[in-house]
Amino acid sequence: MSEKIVLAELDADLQAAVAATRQKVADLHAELPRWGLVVWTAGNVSERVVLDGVPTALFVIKPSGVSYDELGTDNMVVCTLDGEKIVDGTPDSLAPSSDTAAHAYVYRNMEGVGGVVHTHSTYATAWAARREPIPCALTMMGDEFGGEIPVGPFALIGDDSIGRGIVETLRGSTSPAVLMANHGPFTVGKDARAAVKAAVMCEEVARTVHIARQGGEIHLIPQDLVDRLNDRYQNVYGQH
Ligand SMILES: O=C(CO)[C@@H](O)[C@@H](O)COP(=O)(O)O
Repeated sequence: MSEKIVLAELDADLQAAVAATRQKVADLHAELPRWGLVVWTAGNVSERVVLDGVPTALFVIKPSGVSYDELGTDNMVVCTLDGEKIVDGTPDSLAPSSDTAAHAYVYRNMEGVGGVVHTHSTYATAWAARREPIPCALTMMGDEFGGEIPVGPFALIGDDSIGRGIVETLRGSTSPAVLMANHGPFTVGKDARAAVKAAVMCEEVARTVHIARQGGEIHLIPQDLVDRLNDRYQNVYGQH
């Protein structure tokens, strides 16, 4: 068993980067209930610690089963890319999220991913229960997802199964969101804020396409036009 990393023994600049990431991740957890994406303690957000623009071998994630109104910088858990909690100043008894292994697997296997989010948002999770991809019928889907939102395999929690399913599905897609079968959406981004945005947009389009289809046939946007929408939104939209 290798020696555990001790946060207080790391270089001061890395400790400062961890503290800043803890603040960001704690703050972003409030966005999940704010946008109606979770109930009770479901869901989780993580972000990889970055120092001087370089991703480190640490990430921050919420503690398992702790009420959203009790989450703060002091109880954000620091883990290695193997999903092992370091000596991070929280009680040894404070366990990281039950999805830590999945987040860690994504960070180890998806270069450029700096944030991971998991929710059980209602409409996206209903599509996951049907194991049906959300078809690209909205310009907002072209913008954010570049096409349909895919479905990943059914996987039990507790090992690398969920993480492997996320990575294998997203590797073949432009989407930052995957609907894990019978479970719910996982989203990725360059940082945790981008992953939270993808989770918000995933639930929004899941709801809209569901309602549209209740009214009749939906019409898909041709992929060449989806590609143009995605390029504009990712590279032109907003302030620069
Ligand atoms: O979906 C699962 C596990 O996969 C839930 O337990 C999850 O949303 C919340 O778990 P944590 O509180 O992060 O341990």
